[in-house]
Amino acid sequence: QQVVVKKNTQYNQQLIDKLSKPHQFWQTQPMPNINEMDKLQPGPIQQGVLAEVRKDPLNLIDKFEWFNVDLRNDEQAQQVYTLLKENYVEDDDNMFRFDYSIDFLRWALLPPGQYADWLIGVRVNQKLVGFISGIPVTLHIENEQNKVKMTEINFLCVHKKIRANRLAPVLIKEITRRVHIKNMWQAVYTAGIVVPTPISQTRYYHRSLNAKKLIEVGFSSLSARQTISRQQKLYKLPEEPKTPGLRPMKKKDVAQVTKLLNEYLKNFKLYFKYTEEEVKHWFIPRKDVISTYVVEKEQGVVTDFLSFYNLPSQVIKNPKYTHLKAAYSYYNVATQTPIVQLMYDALILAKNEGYDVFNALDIMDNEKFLKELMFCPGDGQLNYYLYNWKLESNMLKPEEIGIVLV
Ligand SMILES: CNCCCN(C)c1ncc(F)c(N2CC(C(=O)NCc3cnc4ccccn34)C2)n1
Repeated sequence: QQVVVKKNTQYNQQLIDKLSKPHQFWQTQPMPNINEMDKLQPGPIQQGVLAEVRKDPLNLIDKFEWFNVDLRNDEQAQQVYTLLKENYVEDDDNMFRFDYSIDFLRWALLPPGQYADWLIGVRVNQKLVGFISGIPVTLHIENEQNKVKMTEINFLCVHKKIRANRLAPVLIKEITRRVHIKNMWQAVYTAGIVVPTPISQTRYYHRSLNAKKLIEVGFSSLSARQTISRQQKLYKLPEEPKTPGLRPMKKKDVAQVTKLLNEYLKNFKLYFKYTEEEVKHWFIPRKDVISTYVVEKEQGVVTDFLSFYNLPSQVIKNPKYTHLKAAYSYYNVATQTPIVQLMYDALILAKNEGYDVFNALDIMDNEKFLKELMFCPGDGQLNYYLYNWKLESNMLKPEEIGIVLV
């Protein structure tokens, strides 16, 4: 009885702390808060000093230990896969949970220039219970001058059974330390939740490809006047794409795709500049991970390309389906083909690859095709964050965002 009481009071105290001092951790971080907005100069908020960076890892509660994950090792990749599959992001109604595959994680987390100690695990007697990842990027912020080497943070995950141990802030502090050691002082990340202080709030849109299944898994719902067969007719797509010369991207296209992409991304206030090696990594098709198609005109000239990545969701409780197959719009550049036609072909290609839904954020030029191609706004909001950087403008509009985080 005594133990139960103690546990409850401890838990209640944590709850009181949480509610009384929201974002207790984030108030300690270099993120502009509301009233500082107008005072801070654009650029780094805190000047980092390399000599002052702690050289040893942060302390962990006993029995917990740090562990650098080698994703090339099948066993370790399997451990990260299982931790995420069972404990990563769910929708608000706990009906779906992301199921990032091992091949996808290797694509997302082993780009050119990756550091061995930026894939951080926490283990308790050999079992992985926590994870956070960083990859090196050079982010262009608001104008050509600001080319900032930094880290892109993703996949922060703590096992459901050990939440409320305040492990997440320790994971964030530890990866921050390891990034500082590399003399980098900024980070970019996204989250479905709002913590201090988003630089942009974007929205997910969904285009039904398999209307019947989306209704059966509870992703979509029917209003009074709608029927399943009406929905199927409404969202029906042609068998084949329309654009002549549309074909899967190959290695020989890398140089032209790199030029098209870098030229296009200059239109935005937040974007990466890609080397050919990076385009090879991020865009060459990988089965069940990334699909990229180019439009090749006469004499092998590539004028447009489209790309989408594969992120299935586990359907947590459904008698008929275990997964929702979702394609997510990645980067699309239309210089000669109308963007609506290019993306209509993307829907057809995704449908033919077996996807149930095609998701896109309202960033870049996506607004130009979302309505016309019958995307519906989702309940999911994705907030973009910049760590230790004050923008010139307080917030960026979604259409000013030129980066997609997977
Ligand atoms: C850096 N990573 C961003 C990409 C995916 N991230 C983490 C994400 N963050 C918040 C969201 F709102 C979200 N949405 C995709 C939309 C959607 O499809 N919502 C229904 C649904 C189906 N399956 C799931 C699984 C989890 C959450 C919602 N789900 C909303 N995606």
